[in-house]
Amino acid sequence: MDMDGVITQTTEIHTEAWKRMFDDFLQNEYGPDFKPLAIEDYKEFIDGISRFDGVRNFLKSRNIELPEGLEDDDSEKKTVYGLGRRKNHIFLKLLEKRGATKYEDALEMIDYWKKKGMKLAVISASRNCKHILNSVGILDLFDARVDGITQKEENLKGKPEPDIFLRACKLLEVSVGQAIVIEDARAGIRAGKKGQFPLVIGVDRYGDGENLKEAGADMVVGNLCELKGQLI
Ligand SMILES: O=P(O)(O)OC[C@H]1O[C@@H](O)[C@H](O)[C@@H](O)[C@@H]1O
Repeated sequence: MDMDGVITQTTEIHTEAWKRMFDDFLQNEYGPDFKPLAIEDYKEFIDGISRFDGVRNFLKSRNIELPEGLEDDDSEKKTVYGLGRRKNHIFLKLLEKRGATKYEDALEMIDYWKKKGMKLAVISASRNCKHILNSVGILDLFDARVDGITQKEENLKGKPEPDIFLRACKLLEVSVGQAIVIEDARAGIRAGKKGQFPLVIGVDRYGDGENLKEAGADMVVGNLCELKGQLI
């Protein structure tokens, strides 16, 4: 299961942080007539994708070339890493102010599936995954976690590649053929399909259902409780 937008209500905070960072950057570059980051830009180029790939994807979509810079570039640097850090500063401030909340349907279904004997892994592109799960008190709920930190440490390819999901299967000691992917981001659905998971479920919290289907989702639900009695 993906975290942001499936288990925790953190998509809004990510979206706002990305928009503030990129709109500010674009305005500085192009002046008041700049074309702001739209929700479609977020969904297609950033959602579910690791922080620095998100920067790269969006810049590429606007034909903007910036130097990569260095991983420890500070947020003032006009580099891929600098912009990524800028966004993370804004994100952490917003998170501290508003706090993360859980989706109750996700919690209900996690409990339901666990009682049925299913193994559950939380997967996320986010390097803030552990911090967020901890802040809402559900860090220990899962049998495995593969997140943005794991991705960096183990040099895994990010979504839309399936590496994160495949790593989760290894940790859970299940084969791909026995596993189900639950995702709300187009990139996550694409990763599930690429990894040949037999069932890739899209979670449509914000009216992106058609696009999730187009990305390859086998089914789309608006509320995870719709899955009660369906998978096992
Ligand atoms: O910057 P972080 O916390 O490592 O998160 C990386 C990405 O994590 C994904 O889960 C979000 O959908 C993206 O918006 C975010 O950019």
